[in-house]
Amino acid sequence: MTPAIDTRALRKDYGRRTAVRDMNLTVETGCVYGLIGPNGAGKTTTLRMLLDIIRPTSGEVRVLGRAPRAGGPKLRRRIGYVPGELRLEGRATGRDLLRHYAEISGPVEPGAAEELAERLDLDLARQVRTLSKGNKQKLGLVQAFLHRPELLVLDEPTSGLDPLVQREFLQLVREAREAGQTVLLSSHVLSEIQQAADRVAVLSEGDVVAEGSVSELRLTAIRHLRGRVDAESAPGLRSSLLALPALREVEVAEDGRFSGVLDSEPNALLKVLAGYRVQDIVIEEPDLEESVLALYGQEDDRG
Ligand SMILES: Nc1ncnc2c1ncn2[C@@H]1O[C@H](COP(=O)(O)OP(=O)(O)OP(=O)(O)O)[C@@H](O)[C@H]1O
Repeated sequence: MTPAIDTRALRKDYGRRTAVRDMNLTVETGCVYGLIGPNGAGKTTTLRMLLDIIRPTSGEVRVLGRAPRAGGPKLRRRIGYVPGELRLEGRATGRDLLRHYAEISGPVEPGAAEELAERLDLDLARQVRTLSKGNKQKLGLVQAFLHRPELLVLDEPTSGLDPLVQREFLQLVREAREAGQTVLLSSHVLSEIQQAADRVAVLSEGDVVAEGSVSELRLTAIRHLRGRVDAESAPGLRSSLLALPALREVEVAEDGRFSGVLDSEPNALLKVLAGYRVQDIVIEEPDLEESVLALYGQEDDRG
């Protein structure tokens, strides 16, 4: 089967700055694919090239089997797109705007706009210029999903959405996959990609530094740990924690507060902690930048 997206040595230079460097990316049809990376990594630039909003400096792109430039409006109709920064102005209501989109990209099932809006808790009767950032984002999502496109390209789709709406969005993504649609989404939030995506490419400064299935990449490898045991336990805990090979930067204060950086799953650590009176413990989601750097480190070790 032709991949939904295929790029070969895709590159975009802005003057002397390279935003995307010779990217080879294949997104198979029917998969949810995450592009993840810190700000400025090249995610938006990549997505814009796929949609023919900007032209690559060099390399090749195929989207749904076509070159975006040659595909024109016919190809565009097969794609739902949410840009990172959605500018919506004017007196039109959300409903007016969606009607307009539906005419361009249709056909749209009757009631589809209302159903999506309700799921995302969006009021379609309001003028778009009066909508908050989050509500504009919701309208962008409704617009992209409305005509059930074969491919959804979503740039930071959950920015500005509250957690409940984010959850509903993730559900929409799952349903899209079940319906055979392909989804490419970018994010700088690791947990979102982990919940939504089958595969992921990690971008850093225009390079794909890692690519694979979400479980393969073990992106959660780094976790920050902090907590507190009673003060009498502090010396014993210190030696137990120092003996754990997967725990770095161990610090245990005299009052029983402790912290460290965990490089693997927390099982061994939890076994150790079970022997103490733990008053408090927090294991934090890894920082994306740190995870990317860790991946870089692994690459270096191999090379
Ligand atoms: N029109 C432009 N002119 C010059 N440089 C640009 C332009 N657009 C993007 N860049 C640069 O290209 C690099 C990649 O930007 P891009 O917006 O693709 O990153 P991103 O991963 O989407 O990050 P963000 O989440 O901050 O948008 C950045 O260094 C950015 O400053």
